Amino acid sequence: MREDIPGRLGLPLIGETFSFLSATNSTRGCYDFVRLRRLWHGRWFKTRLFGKIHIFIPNPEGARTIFANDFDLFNKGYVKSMADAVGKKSLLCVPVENHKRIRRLLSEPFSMTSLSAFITKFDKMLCGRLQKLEEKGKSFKVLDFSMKMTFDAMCDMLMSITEDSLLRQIEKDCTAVSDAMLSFPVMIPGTRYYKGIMGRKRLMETFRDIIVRRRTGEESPGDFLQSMLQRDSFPDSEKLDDSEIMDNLLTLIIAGQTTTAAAMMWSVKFLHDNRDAQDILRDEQLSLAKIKPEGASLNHEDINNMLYGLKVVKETLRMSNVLLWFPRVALNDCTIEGYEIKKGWHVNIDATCIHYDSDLFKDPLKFNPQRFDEMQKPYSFIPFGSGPRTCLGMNMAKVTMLVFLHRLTSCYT
Ligand code: HEM
Repeated sequence: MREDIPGRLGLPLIGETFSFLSATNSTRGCYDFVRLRRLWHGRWFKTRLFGKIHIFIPNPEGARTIFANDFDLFNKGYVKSMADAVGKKSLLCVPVENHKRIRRLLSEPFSMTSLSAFITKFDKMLCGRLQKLEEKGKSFKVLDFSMKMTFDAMCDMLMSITEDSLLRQIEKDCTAVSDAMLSFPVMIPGTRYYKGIMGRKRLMETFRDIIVRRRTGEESPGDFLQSMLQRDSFPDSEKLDDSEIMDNLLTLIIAGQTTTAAAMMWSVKFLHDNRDAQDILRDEQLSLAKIKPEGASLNHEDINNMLYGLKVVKETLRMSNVLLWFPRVALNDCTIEGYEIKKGWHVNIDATCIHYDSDLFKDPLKFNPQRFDEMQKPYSFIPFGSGPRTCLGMNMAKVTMLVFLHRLTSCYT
């Protein structure tokens, strides 16, 4: 057994919460809190936030221990506001026995082969919007553009919603739900929690109406929702009930929109700052464009041929760390890398620390897609997590980014 994990716990309830909140609400961002403590205490450190002891896990070995024992020794902590906002049947909140079944049933439409139709649809939508922007000739914020694009594309893929006013209402309500997920759960008008719960209510009504229309045969498009409803006559173990479908529709939108949009934005920033990588990417994408008939949309095969593009995507995900760390709670006393962890402690897999470790990634501050020519050490590249909770939408996120990079580099300089 190693010696105690260094760090400061401070007062029993408050601990270092104020320093954490101060970093979070400043331009430094919440990771600055972690960075400073690493400087003071070393790679492994403990702290107390909101009354709970937190350990930040800095290496692939520690990450492996947690991912490999997810649900057995560790689980996501139960957060009441999250379960109220996104729904108790959401993948993010259900207990292990339901998680397995729900995840299995949700997964198929997100497999690489099922995403073929999405690739072509997303490409058409993207080209149309880029063209409109070009015609206007005005500059625009990449993040605003990517947020709207990913949101609209996901609602189309999930439920075939394309009407702009409905999309904007759903987006507003999803943002309210997302804001409420980590808020203080009191139903007082004007609070983030209250707004989130009201937003959720409207969303559930909208989803319910769509499901009713599908069941009466008024509409039956080939989308994610339809693939879930086609299982209506299956045994219980092979289908999702309506509340499971609706909670997870909401979960998928919330888990997929900001993450993918942020990664798209970061890819633009990194390519802007690294002209060499941009040139190599452009050459690859232009040679792909050259062999396609004019005006043809991208397909699955094109995506498979974007070898350098995929490395750009990976390097963007390594450096941007869209999700900085992945939180879990220890369900029992245990050890990680020889350190003693007590039941109830929060252990955070620090993906940012791992992705910037110079022993794992040479020259980690340099944007170098070519580093992915070499195999990575297990659990050293974990932008989508690992184990039973690996990101469900990782293929969708990757193809979305590749289509975006293709149009950006082959149509614009
Ligand atoms: C670049 C974009 C994305 C990144 C970086 C990302 C990252 C992640 C990570 C790290 C996790 C695991 C968190 C943990 O272990 O605690 C996760 C889970 C999840 N992601 Fe993503 N994600 C992205 C896009 C998407 C998309 C597009 C969707 C869906 C359309 C999605 C749906 C989910 C869901 C449902 C989970 C929970 C899985 C479970 O608990 O079983 N994500 N994501």
